[in-house]
Amino acid sequence: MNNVIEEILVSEKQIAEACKRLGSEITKDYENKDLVLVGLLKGCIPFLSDLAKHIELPLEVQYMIVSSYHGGTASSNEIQIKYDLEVPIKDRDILLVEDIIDTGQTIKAVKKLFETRGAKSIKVVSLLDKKDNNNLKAEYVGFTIPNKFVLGYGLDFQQKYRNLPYIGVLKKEFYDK
Ligand SMILES: O=P(O)(O)OC[C@H]1O[C@H](OP(=O)(O)OP(=O)(O)O)[C@H](O)[C@@H]1O
Ligand SMILES: Nc1nc2[nH]cnc2c(=O)[nH]1
Repeated sequence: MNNVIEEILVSEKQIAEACKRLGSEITKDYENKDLVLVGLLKGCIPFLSDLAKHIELPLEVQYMIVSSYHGGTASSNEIQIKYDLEVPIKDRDILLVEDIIDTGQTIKAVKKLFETRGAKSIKVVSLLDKKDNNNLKAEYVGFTIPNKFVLGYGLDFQQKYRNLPYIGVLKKEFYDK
């Protein structure tokens, strides 16, 4: 299974602690608000599932599948929506749930889209943040990590390994494969 892993960057135990900590912060901050967790598929699944158990509020869960245009049009913050929310979000309190913020393009584009849809508030919770790669300020972050390709706990390498219970760093020999 893990012959592609160089090292474990974030252990199962550390992830569980982060979900508990972030869940309790979010519970405090969103009391009496109309909280909608919006998970960006597919990477968000394990994190959203574990985090939501620690948010002691009557929240709603929605999902989206988007792909951001990296490269040439990056500065335009555009995204292609492959699967959209089932409900309007006007006047609702949106918390975007991400597994990782890398360049920040995906989150920036989704935030911009949700602003045009009239959300009351839009905040971000991400398990991981490659801080050196973006100028985004997510409100809730589990771990700031170095600029390395990571996998596990929702994050894939060539669509596999999302089921690993920890976050690992991909071995260098696989980088260009
Ligand atoms: O900050 P950025 O540079 O935009 O990168 C982060 C995005 O990339 C990954 O998704 P991906 O498009 O690989 O889809 P997946 O969740 O289905 O793996 C990750 O889940 C984030 O959504
Ligand atoms: N699996 C994976 N997906 C990403 N998307 C952006 N950065 C990463 C990363 O480090 N690993």
